[in-house]
Amino acid sequence: MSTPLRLGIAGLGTVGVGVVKMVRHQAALLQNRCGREIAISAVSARTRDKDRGVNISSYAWEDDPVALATRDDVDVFVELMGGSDGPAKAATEAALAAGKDVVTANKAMLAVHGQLLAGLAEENGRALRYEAAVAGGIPVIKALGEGLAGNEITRVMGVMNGSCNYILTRMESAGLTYEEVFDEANALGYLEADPELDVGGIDAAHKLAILSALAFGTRVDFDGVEIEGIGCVKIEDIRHAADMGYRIKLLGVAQMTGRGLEQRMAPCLVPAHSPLGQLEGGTNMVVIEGSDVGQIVLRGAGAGEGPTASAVMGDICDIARGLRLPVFGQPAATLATAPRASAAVPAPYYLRMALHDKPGALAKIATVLGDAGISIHRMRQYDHADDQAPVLIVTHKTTRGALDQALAAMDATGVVTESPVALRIESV
Ligand SMILES: NC(=O)C1=CN([C@@H]2O[C@H](COP(=O)(O)OP(=O)(O)OC[C@H]3O[C@@H](n4cnc5c(N)ncnc54)[C@H](OP(=O)(O)O)[C@@H]3O)[C@@H](O)[C@H]2O)C=CC1
Ligand SMILES: N[C@@H](CCO)C(=O)O
Repeated sequence: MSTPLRLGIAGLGTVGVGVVKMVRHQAALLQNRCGREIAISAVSARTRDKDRGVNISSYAWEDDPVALATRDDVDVFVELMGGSDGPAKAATEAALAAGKDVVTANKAMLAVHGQLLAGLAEENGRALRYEAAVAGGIPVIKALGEGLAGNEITRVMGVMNGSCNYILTRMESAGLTYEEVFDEANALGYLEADPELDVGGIDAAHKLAILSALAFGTRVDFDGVEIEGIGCVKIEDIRHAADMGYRIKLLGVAQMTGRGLEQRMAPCLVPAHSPLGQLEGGTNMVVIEGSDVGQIVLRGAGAGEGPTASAVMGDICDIARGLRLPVFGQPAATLATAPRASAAVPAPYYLRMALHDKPGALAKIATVLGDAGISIHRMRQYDHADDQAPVLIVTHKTTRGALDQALAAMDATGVVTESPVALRIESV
């Protein structure tokens, strides 16, 4: 008879409790699919006496996650505490060094210490799995690392922070300002304890850095991600973008260019009719383009108890079945250090500005753009009651450098009444 696979779970919050519940209510299915029982030996969290809505009295308790990670009766350490450093990293390292397999949902830890931990897992011949770390319930790590392993990946992009997509789509549907929806999302508990991780684009950038490593065979380079959050997005931009056939998304894009690896996480305009443009609420979407497969689109819940626990359980099942894969798709030592692309590939841009409504104002803006080598594709001026004329311009493809040159020159014309807003339009 086969031996059970014994778990030690550190972290009994949203995800940890979801995993405990799944181990219980899917026990028979898991046993059939894995060919062995999945059992929980021990658990750990910050506070022992807390009602977690699930009975954990039959599991051993450890105050210290490192002690949990190295217990003799634990085969797989399941790290669900969070945080790039501290107990999560210490316990993960201890588990690998003690010969345990590790499953984690911790994108912050992998984005910062992915290379080190991958090396440690390999040295110890153990698995380090992290499906839940990117896009919650969407099996994107499996898709990239396994199903698409025969492809050269050309581009990975997506909406990978549900909270930001909720805020942006709610602003549009309810006609509310960023500040109003931010407060609402915070009150509903949709935002991380430090909301800047969500709205500042950092959480999504962690996820993008992990996907890049897997997609391009490079070392995880979180510091190489250009990050801009959604705080700059105004309700006017959402309305104007919609008027011109676009929607604004916090979009992550990673691609290998002739100039190096480009990784960007920033609010962008995407065509409203595209799959990304139609994404509503807290849902996530990852778009992968491969040499032979073409484009594939994965969509689903990026967070929450059930979807995230589902991804963690998928990893646990693979370990129970004996599947062993390199952490980032190839041996850690062979992951390349890609040069960072100094500038993003050219793209059209959306520009919103307010101009003094006087003769020659628009001509000055057109001249500034022309001088920077930027061609205007579409332009609109809206009706207005005061001296400030709202003007929208969509450019032909240009570089961010040329655009920055034009933006600086616009300030000097004396016709713009406030700093123009510039958002990239991504072809998806
Ligand atoms: N929530 C989600 O939808 C998703 C989460 N993730 C990731 O999953 C991980 C867990 O997230 P989530 O469940 O939401 O987090 P929670 O904040 O809900 O839970 C964190 C758990 O970790 C425990 N914990 C925190 N610090 C320590 C410590 N020093 N020692 C022992 N235990 C500790 C907490 O204990 P106590 O309960 O006693 O305070 C709590 O049980 C994170 O890495 C997160 O980024 C990934 C995808 C989606
Ligand atoms: N804060 C994250 C949770 C899942 O990683 C989000 O909103 O998508």
